[in-house]
Amino acid sequence: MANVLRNSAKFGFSGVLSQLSIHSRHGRECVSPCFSLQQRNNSTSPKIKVDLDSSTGVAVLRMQSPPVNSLSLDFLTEFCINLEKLEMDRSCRGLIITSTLSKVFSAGLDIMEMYGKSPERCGEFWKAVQEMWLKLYGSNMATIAAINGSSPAGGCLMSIGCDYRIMADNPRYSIGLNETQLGIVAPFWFKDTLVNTVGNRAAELSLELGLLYSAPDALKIGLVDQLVPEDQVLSTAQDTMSKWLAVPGQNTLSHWLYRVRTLSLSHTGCTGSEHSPSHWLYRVRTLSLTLAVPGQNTLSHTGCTRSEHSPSHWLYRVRTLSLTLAVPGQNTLSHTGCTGSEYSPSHWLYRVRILSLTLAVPGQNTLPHTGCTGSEHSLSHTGCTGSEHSLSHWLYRVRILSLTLAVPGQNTLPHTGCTGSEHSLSHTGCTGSEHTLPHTGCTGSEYSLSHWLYRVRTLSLTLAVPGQNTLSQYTL
Ligand SMILES: CC/C=C\C/C=C\C/C=C\CC/C=C/CC(=O)SCCNC(=O)CCNC(=O)[C@H](O)C(C)(C)COP(=O)(O)OP(=O)(O)OC[C@H]1O[C@@H](n2cnc3c(N)ncnc32)[C@H](O)[C@@H]1OP(=O)(O)O
Repeated sequence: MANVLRNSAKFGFSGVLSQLSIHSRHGRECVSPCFSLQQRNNSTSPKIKVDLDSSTGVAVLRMQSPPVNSLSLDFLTEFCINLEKLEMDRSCRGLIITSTLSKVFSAGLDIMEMYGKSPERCGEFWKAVQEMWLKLYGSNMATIAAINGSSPAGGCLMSIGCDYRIMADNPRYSIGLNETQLGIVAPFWFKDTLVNTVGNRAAELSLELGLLYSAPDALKIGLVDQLVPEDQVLSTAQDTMSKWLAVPGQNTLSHWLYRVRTLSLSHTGCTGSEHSPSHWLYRVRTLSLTLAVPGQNTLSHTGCTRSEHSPSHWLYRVRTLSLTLAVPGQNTLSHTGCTGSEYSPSHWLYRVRILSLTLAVPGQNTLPHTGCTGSEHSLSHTGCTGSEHSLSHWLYRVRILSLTLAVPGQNTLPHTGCTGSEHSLSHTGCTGSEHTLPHTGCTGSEYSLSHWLYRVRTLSLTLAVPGQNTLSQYTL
């Protein structure tokens, strides 16, 4: 198995998968190594242990699945069940996640879950991975990762899903989203979470190169928040947690308003197990727009049922406000916190969005294009053809175009509003008939995953196609 992991870098992950699915490393039918691993995964001993201190309201969740706390379906299921229980328990306000194993926090996704499995099983597994992230990143509890060992890939995701990270100051331990080094892809929500943690540039470098950081380097880029001697990781986490819980209104304002940006989009409206990524992420986008309608932000819109979820209510309205403020000459508060019936939500909402895009064109932000008031301003004008729409026209169309292109199997020119020969490279990177998915500018062998996936932001939208986002579709 160790060889398998090492070889994955050499052959690329898919190569490894196909090798594994048929043969062992010696070229024979894969029987014993798989079997032994299977046995390990099927172990009935609990993979998670939770201790809730009712006097402090802090739970410590210990991962105890040897040899490396890999995130198998069983592990993830148990993890999620425990998380859900704690979430429902109002006496629990803080959660610390740590490992009972020496040297390893979590090795990330269980690689053996990702080959030779039925599509149904893959779907189930992948859904569990997402659930873990959604539940953790969207938790109402303050969360701290007490990282007392290496934490690559999915282990890193779990860590950055928490509000705060304390890592053992041990030079042998590393952390990072190293998927690229394995020839696989860190999904865009891994990326988003990383970006939200370390910022754009560090995330780009990190993902493109598949970097694993030593503890001091992780601290330097902000991937972890604090290094402490190994034997103090848990106690420091407990001390730190008490500070988090001392913040007035914790689990409401500061936790929600200042942290969960990406997730807040994705979480609204979720009610259950149907959390398929595309479905939710896509709907969330739409939903969050809807939520931004002034005067209509009621809790029930967000899918939140707890009364403390008022911050999200404000969050959305604030977002609207900032969009609206981007309209030159029209920035009056009355536009945004508006209550009058003349403010029909869709009218403002859509115009504002479009407007803010248009405004992104240097030197061409004139009101006629943007703050236009005529009835012609319906959504359909985004494919506008008038010659006055020069640069802004293109920029805008390009954005639409790139969105459209992100729809697998649906990337035809008519969708983009383009009419023909003007499809030059400058628009999208596409040059013509190669308008297929790998085509968001790619023409061939340079289509290396990390290069495209992590730099071409638009491309990540590909995954947001409703009903079409199964990882297996792309990667298996
Ligand atoms: C199915 C879903 C549908 C589609 C998905 C398809 C494709 C996927 C597409 C996208 C997914 C992208 C997301 C990926 C996120 C991930 O998390 S991928 C996992 C990446 N993980 C790693 O790279 C970690 C690799 N492991 C290590 O670096 C080291 O093991 C570690 C530093 C954690 C510990 O080192 P050490 O203490 O020296 O232990 P060993 O290396 O000797 O390992 C001990 C045994 O554990 C086995 N093992 C290690 N990692 C994993 C793992 N992730 N899954 C399963 N098993 C693992 C290792 O092989 C050893 O076993 P052995 O004793 O040889 O039997």
